[in-house]
Amino acid sequence: MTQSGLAVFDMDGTLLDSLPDIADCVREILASHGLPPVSDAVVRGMIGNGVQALVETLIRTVDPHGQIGINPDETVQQFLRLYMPRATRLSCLFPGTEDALETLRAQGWQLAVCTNKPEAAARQILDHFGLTSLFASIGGGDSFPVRKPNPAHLLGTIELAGGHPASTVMIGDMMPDLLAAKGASARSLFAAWGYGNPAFAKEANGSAARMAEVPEKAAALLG
Ligand SMILES: O=C(O)COP(=O)(O)O
Ligand SMILES: [Mg+2]
Repeated sequence: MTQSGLAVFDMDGTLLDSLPDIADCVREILASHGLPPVSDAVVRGMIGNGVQALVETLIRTVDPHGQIGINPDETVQQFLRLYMPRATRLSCLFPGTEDALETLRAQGWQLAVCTNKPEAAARQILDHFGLTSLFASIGGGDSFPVRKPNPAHLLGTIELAGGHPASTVMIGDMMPDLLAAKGASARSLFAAWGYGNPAFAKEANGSAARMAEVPEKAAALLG
């Protein structure tokens, strides 16, 4: 069946397994304060709300009483300085991503990315994997005045892609993705392979265990 829908993908934990690079940057930040490292598992749950939120959560975790006095704004800058040149050193696409994107395009879907990462980082990563030209729009966490879970981030990304919320499926692994979809009156598909909690699935219109399931499950959501 030919589709005229728009499939909007979240990036971290949905298209890209970015955890190893993000966790290494977090550990470098901790080391710079003389703090012990945290595991990847600890960092995993901090990804999906943007760099600012990651830094705030990190500070709450390692310095809950503010005794070390880690400055959030400086730490955001430090994170970006560390992360930008190495965003694809260890990170890779989740299995089946390229095939699923090609299948969706062949079925007539338009594709977009709506991520809380800075747009420059998102573009650099998509360029690295040779995927940029597949996407009609790329909405980063700094592309609009607001970001997910605010639906205006998703609505702006949809508009740039020439799509319509009623024929859009947002595919994402975290609550901001599912809440943005709900607020934008778009459909949502929970990316169960990502960094989220399986319980998030009940906030979505559907759930996919693997990227390879996305074309069929997304089509089913638009009927
Ligand atoms: O938390 C981030 O920086 C990005 O997360 P997202 O790509 O899952 O929106
Ligand atoms: Mg995500």
